[in-house]
Amino acid sequence: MSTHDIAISGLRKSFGRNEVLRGIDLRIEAGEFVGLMGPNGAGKSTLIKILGGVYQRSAGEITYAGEAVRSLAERPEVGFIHQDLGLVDALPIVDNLRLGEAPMRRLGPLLDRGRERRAAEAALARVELDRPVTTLVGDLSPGEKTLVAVARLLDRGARVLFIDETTSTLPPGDAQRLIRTLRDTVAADGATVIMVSHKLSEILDATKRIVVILDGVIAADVAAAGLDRPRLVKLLVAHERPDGGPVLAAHDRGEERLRLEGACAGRCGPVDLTVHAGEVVGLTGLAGSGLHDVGYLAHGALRPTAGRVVRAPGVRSALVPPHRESQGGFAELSVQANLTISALPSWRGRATRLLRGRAERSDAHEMVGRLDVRPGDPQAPFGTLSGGNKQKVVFGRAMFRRPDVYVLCEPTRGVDVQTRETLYDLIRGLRAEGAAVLLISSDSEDLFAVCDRIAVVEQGRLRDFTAIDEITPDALEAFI
Ligand SMILES: Nc1ncnc2c1ncn2[C@@H]1O[C@H](COP(=O)(O)OP(=O)(O)OP(=O)(O)O)[C@@H](O)[C@H]1O
Repeated sequence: MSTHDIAISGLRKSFGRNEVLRGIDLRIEAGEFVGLMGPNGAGKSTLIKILGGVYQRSAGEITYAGEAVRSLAERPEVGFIHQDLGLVDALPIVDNLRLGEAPMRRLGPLLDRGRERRAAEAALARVELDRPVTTLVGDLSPGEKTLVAVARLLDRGARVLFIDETTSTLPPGDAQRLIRTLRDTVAADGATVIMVSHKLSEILDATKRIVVILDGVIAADVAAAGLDRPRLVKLLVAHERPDGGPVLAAHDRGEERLRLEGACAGRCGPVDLTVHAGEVVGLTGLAGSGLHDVGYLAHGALRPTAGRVVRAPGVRSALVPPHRESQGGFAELSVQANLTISALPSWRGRATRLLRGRAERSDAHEMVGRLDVRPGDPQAPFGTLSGGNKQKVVFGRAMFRRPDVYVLCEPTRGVDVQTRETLYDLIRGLRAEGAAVLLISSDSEDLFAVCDRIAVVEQGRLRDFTAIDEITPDALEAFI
């Protein structure tokens, strides 16, 4: 056994009566690049959190280099990158790289800032991040921040990196850059990388081996070379779609529901835009382009500082915000409360001001089933759901408002392949029912699945709209 091999056997984890990991056996050898995949709630993050010492296992064994360990976090050569990167925006890169470490000194109390800077420059060069080390982390793009987090781990001697769904929040260019860096680290330095992602092409391109977890057990462990997209989908999806593919039925759009006229706010504007009933309008762009500010403006969460946002009287809108962890829900409240909280008057009795609790419960139950939220218990605390399941609940809350206008920001972020199709079907259904949908996504797959027309946001402004059947994914990528 090599010095950095990991062996996991019979690993189990229960939360109360919910057994989430049901006997995981896995061996990872030094120098491997492994993709860890599986549906929302399958147990991927739980596995990584146990390895990282965040949760305690209920049973099983973990060995590192042949030695039994409680968790891998006790080993300095193992590093973890979670979605929260643990960086401080207000500090420069050089200080973030030293966070939690004793400062470098010359003599006695004399600090050696020069040596710290040189060490930081070398750390950034390893991940090919060409930025002065004095740059504030808050001024970096999301992808650059992730590279700083990787540089920090490598600089501290990490030889094994666990990356938990970090790419799901990155725009495609940043995600590709991160993966290139990880691949080089594996190839040139013999490091080991275990990466969780729902993005099929990313995993197929980057990794050598794909491990699929379904319902808390390893359902497949295969060489990436022998797989293509359809075969991988088959491994990930328990039930195939009966109809075999998206169809956006042609129909006439209805009357105008939302109009932005020279509207400005935050980093966007002036923006001119209309969305009609029965239409899905898509916007995409790079991080920092002001993309999501257009969504906040359209929904009314940002007030226009110039221009105007026009909705016909009585037209209501609902927002799916882009960051579900910080903006999405109330961790301590139940799934039911998170679903119904924005639409409580719909369950108020006619004659009384009391809530009709039974109706609220049964509607919440139905929505949980419709969106396949797991566990399917409306009383479970929202905070205990897996990332993708939180996303489904946030989507369900918007649907309960029965709005005329939906503003959906990154609606498929972190959801598995099957849920992605469920959400696409729901959006197509909303369009067919006459809702006006503004879909804002850095994932071009969303745009091609459900949009009638799309535009690219660049430096806060929209480039011209294009009908979706007049553009190819490659042409769109070239635009962005
Ligand atoms: N702290 C907790 N308390 C109770 N249940 C939990 C807790 N953490 C996770 N779970 C449950 O464990 C199951 C697996 O969650 P986990 O986050 O590991 O899934 P995942 O495979 O990473 O999913 P996703 O792709 O959606 O992120 C889920 O049913 C979740 O509700």
